[in-house]
Amino acid sequence: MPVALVWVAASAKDLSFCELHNHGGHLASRLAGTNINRKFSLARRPSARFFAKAALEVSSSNPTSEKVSGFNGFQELCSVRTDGGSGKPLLSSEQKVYEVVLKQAAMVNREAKVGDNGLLDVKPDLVPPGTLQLLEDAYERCGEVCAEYAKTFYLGTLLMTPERRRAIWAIYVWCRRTDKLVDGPNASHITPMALDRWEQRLEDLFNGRPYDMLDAALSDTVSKFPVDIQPFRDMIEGMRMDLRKSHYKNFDELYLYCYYVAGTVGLMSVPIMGISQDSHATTEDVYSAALALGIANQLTNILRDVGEDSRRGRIYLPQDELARSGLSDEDIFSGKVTDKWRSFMKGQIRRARKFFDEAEKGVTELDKASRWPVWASLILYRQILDAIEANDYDNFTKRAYVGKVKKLLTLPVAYTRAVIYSPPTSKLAQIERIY
Ligand SMILES: CC(C)=CCC/C(C)=C/CC/C(C)=C/CC/C(C)=C/[C@@H]1[C@@H](COP(=O)(O)OP(=O)(O)O)[C@]1(C)CC/C=C(\C)CC/C=C(\C)CCC=C(C)C
Repeated sequence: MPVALVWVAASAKDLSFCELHNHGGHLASRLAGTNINRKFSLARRPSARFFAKAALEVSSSNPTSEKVSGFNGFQELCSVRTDGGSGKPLLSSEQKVYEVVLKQAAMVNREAKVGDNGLLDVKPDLVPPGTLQLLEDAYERCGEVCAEYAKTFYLGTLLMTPERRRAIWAIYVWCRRTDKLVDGPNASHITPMALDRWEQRLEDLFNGRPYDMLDAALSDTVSKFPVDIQPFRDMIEGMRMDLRKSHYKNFDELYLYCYYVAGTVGLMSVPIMGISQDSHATTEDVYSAALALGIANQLTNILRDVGEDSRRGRIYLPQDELARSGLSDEDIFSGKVTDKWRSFMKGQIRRARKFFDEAEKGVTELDKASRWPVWASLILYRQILDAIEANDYDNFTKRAYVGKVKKLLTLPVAYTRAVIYSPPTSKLAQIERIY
């Protein structure tokens, strides 16, 4: 597989995929260009000019695949495939998902109004008289569900303002119910038709016609915060994917799955958590970081649960990467920790950590009151990767977990980060821009 290394010196705004090479078409170049800008603005590069090292990996397979590696060693920035015949670009999952991020960011920019206190204006209650108490009860029930099934996360939400807290509870409950359709006690009875009905219910609640009290809480939330329906629809799509697929050919396929089931949670949460008024990051930067946190969490979840999933006949690991490491499904079903497995796992853990690194840049940009819980959940989930290493990569028979003491210690660490890592003041940002 020939690999051409290209060094590019250009200003961030000028750099587009077309300048790297001229295949792939206009849309691909536009996406690659915005993606590159996005990463640099988030990293707050002090200079507008930079040297970018791009590795073009040109595969001769059909559809042809041309990859540009990330500048900071993060995931491939883009993987543009062209269908051999027409030369039309086939977008990678990352590019398709980034389109969703851009739309979400544009929508929240259009709809969000910032109040005098710097927080998003929460729209007033418009519920018919006499039903306000029912709504209160609905939110309270969401809080109870959250407290029962996600204790640490529930504690984190207690640090948020009351409006945000209950909105996150409502979203949590909907996500959990959706997940439980394919991963709960009735999972074997779930058909694509049942998911279609669940999606119709979702449309109804977004149109102010909730089906039950838990839906009513979410219906109220989406009427008050600039939350879009797309990530919710996409999560249901992830459940459909889970019904029809038990294997993932490559990381591109797995990335899409991770977006559907977890990246979507990040996109749903940002409009509630709010972006700090002092933030100089673009809205898409923050959404990209939220997406990265969802992907990182899901990849970690997958690595933790390899044994459990394989016993259900599921392997959520990229088949091509397994093959390159000399591993097959049989090796996973037999559950032996070999050197090949250790080395494969090291690569998977490294990738998950890069997504966490990417996410970290965005937590700082969130509204002050939301940073602590997000830091806490990020640090806790990230520690599961350390626990897999501590188990000598035996994720077949051992479940990696973070003990109570470590969990408790995480809270002050998260708090300190939330306080210390805040967006730079305008002055600092100006200085950064000059140098
Ligand atoms: C404060 C905070 C973390 C808010 C998110 C709250 C929320 C709405 C959570 C919903 C979680 C849920 C039930 C998702 C359904 C699909 C699913 C099961 C995904 C997996 C979660 C872990 O679940 P599981 O129960 O299997 O795990 P354990 O066995 O208990 O370990 C996932 C792995 C994904 C969860 C994804 C997130 C929580 C996304 C986080 C991103 C943000 C909150 C955005 C933060 C913003 C920036 C800018 C970084």
